[in-house]
Amino acid sequence: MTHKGIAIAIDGPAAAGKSTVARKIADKLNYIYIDTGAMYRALTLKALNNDIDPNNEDELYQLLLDTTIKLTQAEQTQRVLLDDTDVTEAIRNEEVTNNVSTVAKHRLIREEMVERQRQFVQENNIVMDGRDIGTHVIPDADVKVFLIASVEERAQRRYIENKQKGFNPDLEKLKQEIAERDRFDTEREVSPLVKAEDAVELDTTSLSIDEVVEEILKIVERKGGI
Ligand SMILES: Nc1ncnc2c1ncn2[C@@H]1O[C@H](COP(=O)(O)OP(=O)(O)OP(=O)(O)O)[C@@H](O)[C@H]1O
Ligand SMILES: Nc1ccn([C@@H]2O[C@H](COP(=O)(O)O)[C@@H](O)[C@H]2O)c(=O)n1
Repeated sequence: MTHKGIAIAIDGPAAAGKSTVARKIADKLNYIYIDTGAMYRALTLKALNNDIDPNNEDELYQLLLDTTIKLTQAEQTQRVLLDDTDVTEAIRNEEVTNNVSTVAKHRLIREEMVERQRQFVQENNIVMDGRDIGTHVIPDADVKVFLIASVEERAQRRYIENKQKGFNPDLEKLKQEIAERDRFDTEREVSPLVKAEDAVELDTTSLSIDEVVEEILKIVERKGGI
């Protein structure tokens, strides 16, 4: 048993809405929310800042052993602290996004990250999102959801988000980047992105955020009204 409390695992491809809905569900149920992608992103940022090649597994592993990554909850947001420096915004930059899947492909990195993620699970009622939560991190999660949406819809959502942040996004480029990251995450050898056999797949292409949250809460209720 990986957990004592209640665990909800949300997996799926890039920009499917995992973190948005996971955070809302955690708020509604008063659970802890953990964004595991932020942990891989934080390590990637540190590696890039230290000129470590994202393909160099041994150097990355040594770096990770010497790194603390904390996820703190503030109202409606999660702050990411890398060695006690707030990197919440920095880990979303393009360079990190384009290198994170390379960092995340290494076995040693994944084993250490999964161990850290399971410590959160041990101690709390939790909603955790990522790529391998239902398959590897919490294989005995109480509820498993696999969120999908068409690549066009996901690119469009990121486009709107980036516009709102004041950037000048290129829709076609976003679409290519999302598709490329999915391909990389799906084809890697170690715990690839795949739906857990016992996960409920939810296509969100034509659903609003609130509709997705509602659907997941219904799944939670069906599993025993947690
Ligand atoms: N059902 C929805 N309808 C419309 N927009 C949505 C929906 N779900 C999420 N979004 C928006 O899509 C964008 C991507 O969502 P989010 O960051 O939660 O995805 P993610 O799956 O966590 O992505 P990543 O894996 O890249 O971290 C956000 O701007 C979010 O507000
Ligand atoms: N459990 C996870 C979570 C993330 N990854 C890798 O990190 C990348 C960034 O994740 P986001 O959710 O922040 O977009 C993702 O593309 C994966 O390469 C992972 O491997 N396992």
